[in-house]
Amino acid sequence: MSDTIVAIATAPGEAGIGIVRLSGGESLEILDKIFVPTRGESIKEYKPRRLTHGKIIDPKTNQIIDEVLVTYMKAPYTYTAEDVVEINCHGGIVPVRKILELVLRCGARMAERGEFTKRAFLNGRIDLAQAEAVMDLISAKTDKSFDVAFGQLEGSLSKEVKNIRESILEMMAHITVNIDFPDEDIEEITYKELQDSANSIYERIEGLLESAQTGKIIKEGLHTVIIGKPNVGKSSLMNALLKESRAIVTEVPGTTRDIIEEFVSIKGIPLKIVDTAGIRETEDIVEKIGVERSKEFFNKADLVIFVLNASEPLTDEDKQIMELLKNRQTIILMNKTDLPMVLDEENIRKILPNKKIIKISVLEGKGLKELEDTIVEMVYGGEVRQKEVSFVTNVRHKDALERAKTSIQEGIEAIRQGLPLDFVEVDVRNCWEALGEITGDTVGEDVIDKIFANFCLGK
Ligand SMILES: Nc1nc2c(c(=O)[nH]1)N(C=O)[C@@H](CNc1ccc(C(=O)N[C@@H](CCC(=O)O)C(=O)O)cc1)CN2
Repeated sequence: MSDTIVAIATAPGEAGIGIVRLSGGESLEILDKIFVPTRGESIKEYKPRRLTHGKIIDPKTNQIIDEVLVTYMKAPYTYTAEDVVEINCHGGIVPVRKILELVLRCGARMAERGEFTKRAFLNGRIDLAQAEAVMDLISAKTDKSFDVAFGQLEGSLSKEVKNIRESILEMMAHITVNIDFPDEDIEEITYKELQDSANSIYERIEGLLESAQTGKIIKEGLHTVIIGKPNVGKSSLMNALLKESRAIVTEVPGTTRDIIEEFVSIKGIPLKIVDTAGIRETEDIVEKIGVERSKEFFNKADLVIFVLNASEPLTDEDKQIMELLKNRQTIILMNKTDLPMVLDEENIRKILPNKKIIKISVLEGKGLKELEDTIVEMVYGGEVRQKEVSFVTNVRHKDALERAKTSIQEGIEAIRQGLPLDFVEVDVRNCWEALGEITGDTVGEDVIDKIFANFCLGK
């Protein structure tokens, strides 16, 4: 039996309530040493999943630590599938820390990062993709990324991966039977049938991989850069977007002061916007792009929003910037349409044909909706695909899918060349194993440890 672990499950600080959570076979025993119930029930009478009122008392000094409510959850129907005890104490760092120390003194061990969820996985309550979804849930910044993570926690991705693996298993069984009993009167699998199965498996893997790009955007945000010469309204645009979406402002470690990076949510799609207006306006913008960091941001951007002043003709500076945008995913904004229009759309098209051009007035709030719709359209490729698609949001999953795809491609090639079935079998098995890494069926302990090491404490 594994040892009993403990951690603070709630955020530190001035919260109303704090939770200290224990998991493992000795949880109830440890609780019994430090908890005195108000009604005097014995430990055997704590009804699972019912709150019991009482006090935490230091058994050594008899000092009262806090007034609490405790819950006992009986294995195996708990978060970790082990006995779990939760102590709800007053929030604030003092009671929580004192109770934690007491529990440690009474025989529990400090939980490692993600160890509760790791135990849920090791005890078979959830698979690895579901465990990883727990982490994504906690770090989700928009409704959409939460929804996708929640879907994965509920098993949306796992189910599809399991189904594909089942089809592969059937294919492997057919192959094996034909290798082992080639002469017997068993349904002879033709290479044509194999080809069909392998193709269908390939397409389903490809389908998951296609969702990975959207998945990445939903999880990490669409890297967006707002660019344009000084005074075209970049900062106002940024502010307008921020206001609409009640942005989550994040501190980005390592970014220099003159680059502002913020999260806004456009219909659930997180946009990680870099406002180049933060770059001192006195300096030449094109030259500034040459500067290491801004160049890095610009090159990394999935989307460039290029702002022009519609009340004046194109300037050389505009044209210089436009040269940089030729091969980039770009939305062109003709801003300040509240003023008399001077800029000719045709002149923009001469330099940048085939880019989406939107007329807006940030001042009057006009055109912002069209901008948002355009961004949504670009991300979802026209049709807003909703929950039925399980987005692949995790780099590890994507990597496993890539390898599964390569293996099945090799299998298809082996079939095409009419190679012996043993060869095909190896490729198909490799594919099956790569997919198993997603659900955790075919991963080693080192990979598992690495995954949970990225979790937060107490989860
Ligand atoms: N107090 C508290 N709140 C919490 C959690 C927790 O651990 N403690 N959670 C976690 O961080 C989340 C809830 N997630 C949970 C998931 C599964 C089980 C659980 O006991 N599952 C069992 C029993 C299901 C049943 O039969 O009722 C199971 O799946 O076998 C508990 C919590 C969010 N809120």
